[in-house]
Parts: sequence; structure tokens; C-alpha cells
Amino acid sequence: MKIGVIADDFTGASDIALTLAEGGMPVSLFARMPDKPADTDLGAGVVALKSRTAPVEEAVAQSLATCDWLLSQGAEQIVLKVCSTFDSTPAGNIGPVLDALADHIGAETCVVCPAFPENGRSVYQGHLFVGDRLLNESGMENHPLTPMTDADLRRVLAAQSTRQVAHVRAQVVSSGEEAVASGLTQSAHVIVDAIADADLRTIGRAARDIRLLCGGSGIALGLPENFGFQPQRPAWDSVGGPGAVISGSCSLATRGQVAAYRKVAPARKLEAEAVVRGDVSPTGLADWAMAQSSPPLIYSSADPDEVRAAQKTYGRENVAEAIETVFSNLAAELSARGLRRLVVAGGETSGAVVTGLGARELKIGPRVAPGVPLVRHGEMALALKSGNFGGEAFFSEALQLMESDG
Ligand SMILES: Nc1ncnc2c1ncn2[C@@H]1O[C@H](COP(=O)(O)OP(=O)(O)O)[C@@H](O)[C@H]1O
Ligand SMILES: O=C(O)[C@@H](O)C(=O)COP(=O)(O)O
Repeated sequence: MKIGVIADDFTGASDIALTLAEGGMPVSLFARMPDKPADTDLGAGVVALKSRTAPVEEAVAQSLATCDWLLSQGAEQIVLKVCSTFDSTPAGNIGPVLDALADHIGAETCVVCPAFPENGRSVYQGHLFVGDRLLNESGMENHPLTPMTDADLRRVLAAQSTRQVAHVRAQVVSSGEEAVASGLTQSAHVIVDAIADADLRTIGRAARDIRLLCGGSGIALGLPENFGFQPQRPAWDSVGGPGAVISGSCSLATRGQVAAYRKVAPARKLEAEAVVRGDVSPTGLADWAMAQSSPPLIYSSADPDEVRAAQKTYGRENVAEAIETVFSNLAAELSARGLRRLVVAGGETSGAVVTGLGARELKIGPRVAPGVPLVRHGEMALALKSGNFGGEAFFSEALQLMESDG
């Protein structure tokens, strides 16, 4: 293995695994820390953690253990995959995890760039933009767990880190890889501007000898080439058979996808109240789903008022846990009944579903949308979608692509 990735959530892991696979690297996505050696022909190994909002000490411990395993498999470069909106709080977890990784592997310089231009995330003058809005005016300032109220990444990271934070400007990046490389000689976490994929490729080339990087999936765009890999479309063998869609994301994009899919397929909505009370049976839901003549949708996605009301009555954690448990058990029931195609919306929801399926190692297929690949778990095809990603017809597109030959 040449590149080892520690991803702080599940959909984020599949996002960067897609970038590396499209860069021509054989990639495996590990749903948990493997307890055995990886295939020797692997170019990159991506380990999905659930550390984005975990207590700091837990996030650091999990990340260091993962780093050790990746190094033991031969990884020459370690990437900490975080959200392209830099989701974190003043307590962490990006800064503390990055500091600990840098100390652990003796990395003086760490490149930090969450830009993902294809999905509208760019870094300019050290500030993170979502489309034409600064991060703190993009809606992320209202995120329930990691509200992002400052777009200046230098300040955000400095508040979380004990290391020096430096900056390489867009003007330097556009001068080319040698100019960038000369900015990467300081002992610091270095925020690097990037507004286009070409910038990320320049940064990737400049970071050839840097052992620790941190970013969204865009940070990996230029890395496979350093190891002699050439871009290619990931292979896919068609998967037909029964399908379903599970959606636990309440993001605006997902709610649009739910509304569009409801018009063309059978759908059942799970009310948070019924789930918390234990009135929803995964077995009954699985029986209903398998009896449909086209892939049905089962969702808890709701608008912010509905979510707030349920959280107020039952507590945020209780509602989330109850819904995730139902989806996890539902996935297991569907798999036992021979489901072959499954689309999941939401990062936490995807983590719960993959746990329910007992998946350990997933192979990466072609993209359904920027940041979302098809993935293969045994005989089953999956698409694990970050809440914010994908167009309105994403669910239908994913199910169709699964049946094609890639
Ligand atoms: N109707 C609802 N009310 C309250 N919480 C919900 C509801 N539906 C889903 N949730 C919870 O909201 C969270 C959504 O997070 P996630 O799946 O990561 O989506 P996203 O990728 O959009 O952040 C999950 O923990 C899920 O269980
Ligand atoms: O980098 C990104 O934006 C995604 O890969 C990601 O991490 C999204 O997280 P969720 O929206 O919580 O799925």
C-alpha cells in the first residue's frame, strides 16, 4: 500500500476512495480497522472511522491505531480525510488528531486543504467558500453538531492545534509545484489555497515527499500520479436483483431527492416518534420492501422544524440512535432476504447500514455523482451518499448504474 487514509466518517471515506480509484489506484475501503493484512497489490487503503464528532481522546486514539495499521501495511503517505466543509469545533477533532498524527509519524510539515471544487468547495486567501458563500454564511453555521462560524481556516485550525499554522496563497499555487513545494518547508500545518482541480493536482505533485496531508477528497486528486498510477474509470460488474433506498439524511439536497423519488416509487416514511417508541418493526418493513415490484424508499428524512420538534421531545441522541438502529437492523433483514442493490443517504445512516450488513472491506466502483461511488460488498451493490451530495434524480441514477456494466 502506498497511501493510507484515515477518514473521519463513512461517506467521506467512500468519497476519497473514489478519487484514488479514479486516479488509477487499486483501493479498498475498510468499514472498520482490519485485523488482518491488506492485499499486497493495494495502492491505497481507506479506513472509515466515526470520529468526526467523537470525544477528542477517542478520535485521537482511533486515528493513531489506524495510522499504525496503515504504516504496517507499507503506507508511505498518510491522509486524514475530513469534511470538505471542515466540520469541527474549537475543541476538535481536526486539530488534535492532526497534531497527534504529526507527532506520531514525525511529520514536520502537514498540508491542509479541504477544497473540493467539483462540489463547490474552494479555499482562497485562507478562507473556505461553499459556492459563492463564505463557509459561515453557507448554512454550515447552523450545523447541529459542528456549527462553522468562521471561514478563516487559519484561525479555525490554530484554535484547535498546538502547532504553528501557515498559509500558501493562490498566487503561489498558480506559479506551479516548485513554488508550492518551497512553501512546504516550514514546521507547521500549512493551509494551501485551491480553487480548481488543477490547483489540487499542483499541490499533490508538490506534496510528493510530504508524509501527512489533511483535506477533503480533493487533496487526493494529484497523489496517485506520484506513485506512477494513471487515471482510469473504476471497473464494475453489473448487479441486478431486488433494490431499495434508505434515507436518514435530513439535508436539503436529500429531501429534494426523497421528494423526486417518491413520485416514481413506493415509499414509506418512518416518523421519529414511532421509531423512538419502538413501534417500527424492521422485519415488517423488510417484508413490505421485498414485496414491491420496484425498489422502494424507506426514509426518516424530515424538514428542520420536524427534526427540532422530535429532538426537543425525545433528545437529539435518543432520536438519532433509535433511527440508526432501525436502519441498521433493516439492512440486515433486507440482506437476509436477498436484497442486491441498496442506496443509502446520510453519513451516520450509512455507517449504521454498513454495520448492519456486517461489511468489512468494500471495493470501489464508478461514480454516480461527484464524491459518491458505487461500492461492492460481496454480491451486493451499495451507494453511500453524503447528505449534501448528488442531484435530484440520484436514487434512480444509482440503482440504474448498479445494473449496468459500469
Ligand atoms: N426525522 C428525524 N428526526 C430527527 N433525527 C433524524 C430524523 N431522521 C434522521 N435523523 C437522524 O439525523 C442524522 C442524520 O445524519 P446523517 O445520516 O449523517 O445525514 P447527513 O449526511 O445529511 O448529515 C442521523 O443520526 C439520523 O438518525
Ligand atoms: O468531504 C465531504 O464533504 C464529504 O466527503 C463528507 O465528509 C460529507 O459528510 P456527511 O455530509 O456527514 O456525509
